[in-house]
Amino acid sequence: MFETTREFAESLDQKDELKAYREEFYLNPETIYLDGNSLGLLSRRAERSLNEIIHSWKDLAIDGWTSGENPWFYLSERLGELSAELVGAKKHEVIVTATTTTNLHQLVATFYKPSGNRTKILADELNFPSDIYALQSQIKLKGLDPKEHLVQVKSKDGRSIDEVDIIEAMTEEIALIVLPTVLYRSGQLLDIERLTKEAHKRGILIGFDGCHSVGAIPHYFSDWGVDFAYWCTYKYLNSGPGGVGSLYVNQRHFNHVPGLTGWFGSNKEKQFDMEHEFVPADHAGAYQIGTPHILSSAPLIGSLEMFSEIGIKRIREKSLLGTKYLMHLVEEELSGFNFTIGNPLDEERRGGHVSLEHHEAARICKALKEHGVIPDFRAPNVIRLAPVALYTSFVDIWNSVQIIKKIMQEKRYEKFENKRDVIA
Ligand SMILES: Cc1ncc(COP(=O)(O)O)c(C=O)c1O
Ligand SMILES: Nc1c(O)cccc1C(=O)C[C@H](N)C(=O)O
Repeated sequence: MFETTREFAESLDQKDELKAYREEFYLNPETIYLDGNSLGLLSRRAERSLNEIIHSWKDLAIDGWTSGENPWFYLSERLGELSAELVGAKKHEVIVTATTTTNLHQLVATFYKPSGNRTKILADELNFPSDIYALQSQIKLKGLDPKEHLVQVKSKDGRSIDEVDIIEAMTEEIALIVLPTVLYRSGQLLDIERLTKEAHKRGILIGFDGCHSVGAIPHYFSDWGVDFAYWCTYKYLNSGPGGVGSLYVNQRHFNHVPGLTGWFGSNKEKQFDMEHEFVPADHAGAYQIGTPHILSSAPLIGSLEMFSEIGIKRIREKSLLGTKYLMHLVEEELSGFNFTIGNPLDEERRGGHVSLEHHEAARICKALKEHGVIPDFRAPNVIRLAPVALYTSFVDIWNSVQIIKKIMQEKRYEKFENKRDVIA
């Protein structure tokens, strides 16, 4: 069991098998960074691979597409292969391309085929807004009204979605289901396998937004039979601001022509034939549209090396220990300050971050930043704190809780307005 002393935190750090990886990252010695669930930190390896790509541009110019250590023409496929293990997919089922929101548009444009009675998309009311906007616009593009054709499963407590409610909503009118793996605010991890099985029993296709789980949690998309998934790489995978997105399509769907076609989805042998008849790649690469964003893909080359060295299971183990330890300290040290832990406590249902609720959350976040702890705030009342396996130490977690305690005891948040800044 945990103890509340600093020495105990130090002993956890000593035993930590991943502690050497902290040295791989650029950490600001003045701050404790707990916002890797929003934007991951820069690693030396990501910086190196970005520099290498810049050099390939400098040295090779147009020839960089086909020569050098990482020919740009094949980079998206190569990164897809390198990320496949993180999501439990076959190598050719993943492509690293575009952004989360555009990948969702692409996948819904491909897999949403309203016909007969089955005309609706099932989502939930707590998903990230960009996903909901994309679903609404895809429904409109089919000439339908999102008010009627987008069904959003309700949350009973404003934090989590009950799988039973989702399954009940899988009616004969549902053509497609799109859900998050982990909810961005509360950190609830949905039962992806169970939901996929239930959807398929009813003849419904199902896809997942993995932004808040990929790089923190193992997935088995292929074995579970998930139809498609999409995620970003700038959170737990540390690819940098605006880093490239990724998608997975189960190989049984490789016969579909993507809803949104462009020449980078072509069979690579054919692409430069410049014919007007589109010949798609016979793998997830078909879902690419235009020229890949090489500079915002490059950091992933170095970053993913660390994930394959360590393996996602060990990353999950440390992440679970970090969130468990953090929750323990919150309970022991912050009782009496009106905090509520909003994320599920159960390991099977908990993502990579802790969701601390408080009616003064916005200004507590501001005070934390002033005292060198970087969390983020999500309206209306959530402070998200992510101990990231690769670079957050147990002493960081201990120090953060001590700083929160001081801010609460001395009411240091009172000088701020309880309103978010532009982003958090
Ligand atoms: C769950 C989720 N979906 C979608 C997005 C939007 O991603 P992007 O802006 O990269 O398209 C984000 C993050 O911004 C997110 O957290
Ligand atoms: N994508 C972001 C951005 O462009 C600016 C600031 C934050 C973000 C984020 O990723 C936010 C994040 N998806 C969230 O869970 O709130």
